[in-house]
Formats: sequence, structure tokens, C-alpha cells
Amino acid sequence: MARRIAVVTHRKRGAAAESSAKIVHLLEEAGLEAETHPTRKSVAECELILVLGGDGTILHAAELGRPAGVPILGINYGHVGFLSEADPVDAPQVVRQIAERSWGVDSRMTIDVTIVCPDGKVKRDWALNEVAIEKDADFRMLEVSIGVDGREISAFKVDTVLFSTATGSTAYNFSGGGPIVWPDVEGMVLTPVAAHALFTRPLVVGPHSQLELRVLDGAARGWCDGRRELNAAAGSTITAVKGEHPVLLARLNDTPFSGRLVTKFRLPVRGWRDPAQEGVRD
Ligand SMILES: NC(=O)c1ccc[n+]([C@@H]2O[C@H](COP(=O)([O-])OP(=O)(O)OC[C@H]3O[C@@H](n4cnc5c(N)ncnc54)[C@H](O)[C@@H]3O)[C@@H](O)[C@H]2O)c1
Ligand SMILES: Nc1ncnc2c1ncn2[C@@H]1O[C@H](COP(=O)(O)OP(=O)(O)OP(=O)(O)O)[C@@H](O)[C@H]1O
Repeated sequence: MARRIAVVTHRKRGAAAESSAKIVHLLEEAGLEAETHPTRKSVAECELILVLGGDGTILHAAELGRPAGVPILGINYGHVGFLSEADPVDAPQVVRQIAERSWGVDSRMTIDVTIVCPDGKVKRDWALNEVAIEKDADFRMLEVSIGVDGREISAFKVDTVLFSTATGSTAYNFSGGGPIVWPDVEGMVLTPVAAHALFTRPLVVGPHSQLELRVLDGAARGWCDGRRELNAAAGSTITAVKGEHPVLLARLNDTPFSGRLVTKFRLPVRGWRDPAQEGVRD
């Protein structure tokens, strides 16, 4: 049976669509079959999901690949592409490495989230980046209490509370002032965003802990990876634990995470006071 590769292309980005046709051709030349309209079912028959898009497209591909444990490999046709492994110019080399089965796999911890509504109804979902518990648009702020492993810790009014994974630490959690967490760290970060409180430090817990949030007043919307929505009325309890199923990200090189951080965020490694600037000031 021919080896099959699923190809997920950003729907609206012209450059991704143009490259998709060329990459599918290269895959076929290398003796591989390309599945260009993958579903959860068809992905289970594929070795790899090749994503032509940005982080949002990878988060979409994660919905397809997570159930069957199929690794995802991103070529960045988006803006940041933090989760991507290669740039468009590298596409022929990427195809060669796929043909040679020359990739490694990073298992990324996910979060399983459960909402118990006041009427006893239970909703469940999962996230690779984070579960964002945001105030509903009809309310100015959300009043919540937060806790860990059955012990309440604090209560405050807030715009959003994030339950983030290490993978999501460079996304919404980063904007909310949370710590950057190296991807091999299994654990979750609770980060309050715009809390009206004195104690608003992000909390980092291990993989066996449970994060908890009670909606005391107002109504909340939970967003899993900014894609899947869960409503939580006042009186709801939201809990998060280590996800049962990880998401597998394929890796083509062993650039350390610190290198990825510097490159993707264009960090000023030498600081902002480089000699040229000093010369101007003196
Ligand atoms: N204020 C914020 O920073 C904010 C607000 C809402 C959502 N988000 C993020 O957007 C994500 C959804 O991404 P999208 O691309 O569909 O939406 P989007 O297009 O609105 O992207 C938000 C930004 O987050 C980046 N991003 C996503 N995952 C990342 C990761 N793991 N590491 C580094 N950067 C990452 C994307 O490249 C993009 O620049 C959510 O999971 C959430 O993390 C961020
Ligand atoms: N082939 C596809 N099938 C279904 N949905 C797709 C597909 N490609 C992209 N999408 C959707 O489009 C969204 C990604 O759009 P977005 O414009 O945010 O691009 P991106 O990949 O995150 O790149 P950028 O870095 O530019 O934001 C994802 O949320 C995903 O649901």
C-alpha cells in the first residue's frame, strides 16, 4: 500500500494554495500519495499531516491528527508560525525528508477541560494552547474564584483567566504576562489577565494537578485554542487536567527551543543598547 500524507492548506491564503499544488506534485514524484481533503477518518490512514499555513492552521490540523495520534508538520505560510518547522523556501527539502522518513516527533501535552453547569449539565473539551475563560460580552468583568486540587486560593474580578499548556505559553499566555515554558515541561499555567486584585501572579502546576475556577458572578465563555467555544453561566465550575491525548508535532531539525524563541520573536539578543545606538547618543 502506498504511503499517504495528509496535506492541510490554509483556505484563504493564495501563496499556500499555489505551493500546495507544487508540494503535492513533489510528494507524488517521491512515490507518496497526498490526501488533500483530510477528515479525522482519512487522516488515520496517513503517516503525517503536512500543514501549509500558520499557527491557526496547525491548531485546526491538531483537531484532525490528535484522535489517531498522527504527527503534524508545518510549513509556515502564516505570520508567526511559531509551531511550524520550516519556511516555504524549504519545501523541496521537507518533501525529501518526508520521503526518507527523516523526522522526529515531539509529544505536546494538552489540557482536558470540564465545565459543570449549575443545572448539573457537563461539557468537555480539550486544548493544545490554552483554555481561555473570558467574560461574556454582556458583562464588564467576571467574578471568579480560583483553586488547585480542591483548595480555593483566591477570588477576584477579571477579564480573562487562562489555563495554558507549555505549548500555549508563547501565545495568549505570553500576551497576558505569563511565563514562557519550555515545551518538554508537563504542567499547566493559570494566568489571570487584567484582574482587579493585588494577588494576580501566574501559577504553574505539575501534570498531576487540577486547576479549578468557579464563576461567581457574570457569565463566562470558554475558548479552547480560540476555536471551540463553551459557555459557562454563573455557578459553573471549570476544571482542567493534563489531557489524555497529546498532539504530536513532527520535527525536522533539533534547533533548541531557545533558538526558536529568539528567531520567531526576533528577540534583541544583544539588548536594545547596541554600540551604534550608544554612539548616536554620546
Ligand atoms: N491577546 C492575545 O495574544 C490573544 C487573544 C486571543 C487568542 N490568542 C491566541 O490565538 C490562538 C489561536 O491562534 P490563531 O492563529 O487561530 O488565531 P489568530 O490568528 O488570532 O492568532 C493569534 C496569534 O497567536 C499566535 N499563536 C498561536 N499559537 C501560538 C503558539 N503556540 N505560540 C506562539 N504563538 C502562537 C498566532 O501565530 C497569531 O500570531 C489561541 O490559542 C490564543 O493563544 C491570543
Ligand atoms: N484547510 C482548512 N480547513 C479548515 N479550516 C482551515 C483550513 N485552513 C485554515 N483553516 C482555518 O483558518 C484558520 C487559520 O486562519 P488564520 O488566518 O488565523 O491563519 P493562520 O494559519 O493562523 O496564519 P496567521 O499566522 O497568518 O494567523 C484556522 O482557525 C482554521 O480553522
